Amino acid sequence: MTYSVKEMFYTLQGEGAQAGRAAVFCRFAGCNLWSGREEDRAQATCSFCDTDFVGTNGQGGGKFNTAEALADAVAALWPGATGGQRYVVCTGGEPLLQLDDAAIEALHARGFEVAVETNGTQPAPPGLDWICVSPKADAELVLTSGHELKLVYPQPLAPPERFAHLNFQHFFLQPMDSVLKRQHTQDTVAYCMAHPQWRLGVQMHKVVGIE
Ligand SMILES: C[S@@+](CC[C@H](N)C(=O)[O-])C[C@H]1O[C@@H](n2cnc3c(N)ncnc32)[C@H](O)[C@@H]1O
Ligand SMILES: Nc1nc2[nH]cc(C(=O)O)c2c(=O)[nH]1
Ligand code: SF4
Ligand SMILES: [Mg+2]
Repeated sequence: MTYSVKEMFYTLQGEGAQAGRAAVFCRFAGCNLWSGREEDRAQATCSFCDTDFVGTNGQGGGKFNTAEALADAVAALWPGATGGQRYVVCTGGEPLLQLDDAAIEALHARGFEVAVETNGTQPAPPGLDWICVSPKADAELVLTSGHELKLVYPQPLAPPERFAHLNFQHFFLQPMDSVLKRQHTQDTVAYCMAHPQWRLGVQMHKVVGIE
């Protein structure tokens, strides 16, 4: 299996229940809900994406012909002799279009806990250590359990009530980043105060200015 990766970098997880934790990010190229081209955005199933996931030309990106080569590239980004649990966040694009048993096994063999950020339209392979599902209004949700559900808010056709009963340990609402971010943030705060099952999730990396 050849893995297509847009970029790979070492940073802090900026979102959700693991926010603040050191992590290698592995951003797989491609998504099933948007081509990634601006001219297709308005017609896309997911139209608010804040990420460039097209191609393999980002820092640390490329085509990796084996799971071992992919995992070696991830491991090379972890700092040496530091203590702490190695952690890799597989994102994209949609990582579950590519992340398979062999890649998870190779990452585990190098001492990594393996997390995924997914839109929930694909089943998850077994063995993942952390599953974050972020449902999209116009896409069928097939992954209905995991560690955290992180809903971008507001999506008028995907109100939080649609997901509140699902089998997750954490429920986050993440304000939609757009020209209306300030309003979306205020609305998210109000929703969380009225519905304490949900927590506000601020995209910390954008606040502190890291990748
Ligand atoms: C770029 S996506 C990649 C992973 C996967 N395709 C997904 O949608 O979960 C990573 C995270 O960013 C969130 N996200 C994307 N665009 C956003 C935006 N404009 N504002 C806030 N969060 C956004 C997604 O919902 C997801 O939780
Ligand atoms: N620091 C940082 N944290 C993140 N959490 C989820 C991200 C993503 O794009 O999937 C992301 C990202 O791009 N950067
Ligand atoms: S599903 Fe994820 S990667 Fe795909 S367009 Fe939406 S936010 Fe971006
Ligand atoms: Mg991001």
